[in-house]
Amino acid sequence: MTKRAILVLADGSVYEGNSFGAETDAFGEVVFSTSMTGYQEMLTDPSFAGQILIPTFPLIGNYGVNPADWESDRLQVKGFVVREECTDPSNYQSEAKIDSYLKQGGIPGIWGLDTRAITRKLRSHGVMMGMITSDKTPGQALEILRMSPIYGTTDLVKEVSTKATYDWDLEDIPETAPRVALLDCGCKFHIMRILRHHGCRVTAFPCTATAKEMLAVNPDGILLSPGPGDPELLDYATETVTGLVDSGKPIMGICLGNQLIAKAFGGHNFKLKFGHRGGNHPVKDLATGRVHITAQNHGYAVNPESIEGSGLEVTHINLNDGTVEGMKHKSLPIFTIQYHSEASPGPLDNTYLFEQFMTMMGRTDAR
Ligand SMILES: NC(=O)CC[C@H](N)C(=O)O
Repeated sequence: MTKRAILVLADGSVYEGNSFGAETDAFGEVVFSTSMTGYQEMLTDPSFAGQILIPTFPLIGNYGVNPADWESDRLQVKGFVVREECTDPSNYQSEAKIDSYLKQGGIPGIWGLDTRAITRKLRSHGVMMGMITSDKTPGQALEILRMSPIYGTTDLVKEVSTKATYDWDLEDIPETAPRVALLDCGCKFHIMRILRHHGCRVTAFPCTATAKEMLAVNPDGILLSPGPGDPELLDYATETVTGLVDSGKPIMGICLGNQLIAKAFGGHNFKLKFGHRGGNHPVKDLATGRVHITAQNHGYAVNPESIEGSGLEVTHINLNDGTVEGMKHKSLPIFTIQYHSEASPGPLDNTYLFEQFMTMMGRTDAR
């Protein structure tokens, strides 16, 4: 028999559905993503740490789950809210059902509620904390929510970052290959897969690494990874990024990496009302006028006024709300994007940015 469960939002609204996945409670910031595919990549994307995820696409689990689509070594979301859970998946790669996948990862899900209504609420009210529970009353859930830390007040990057420095798969990559030192603030595997595909040797460093430690591998370039939470909390990573900037090495910053570059140049980030999460965000490249369809997952954005006169300039804007989606430095070899050039999930249209990084490193010879 299906067990009932509820999703309670911090404003007191209650949505009733059925429990699936792990039978446990979860609280987190409730966010929605408009990506139509890629639930497994989203569930394992470290930038969703601390959040309860609602895909607006109503059919979830239809192509099952498989090891090739992991974006990190574990489930990262706190909870999963879907309209309809598929119990009969079909795909040649599928090895398990979404229900057992969530159970194994200890993550509760809830299905059968009106995800469209919740999304409309979050869009008009802004994102808020919420709780999934199958054994508490709405009143008890609200009480727990009131006592729990609010998303954005704790450092999630330290929780998801690698604890030790490691090399990404080096099989058949020669010693002479371009070296990329990657600051792992919650990196998605696909960034490292693409860099490897371009012939790079990638060394991933913990978020607490110093610039000196990273520069000791004598990298050709630096990649600043995405990651969860409020970038304004990350003074230690900003200090590292400042040291990396001072080295003059080519730097590509993705998402949180973009926000950290802004901070390293004295800029600041602010919280968006309901964030950008999905696979079809239109981004305009101000230099070419071209509009790119991009994968996104972020809740904060660079304040463009805060980087005025810093040497950074805005290169890309989001056409939905005009916010900053990319920057470059006027004289140093630094470029950043707020969206996901690696996709996973989402359109692969923007992987050309990795080629731009190879060119910046002067290593288009690699592959
Ligand atoms: N994917 C990311 O890197 C997200 C960056 C940051 N945590 C934000 O939400 O804005």
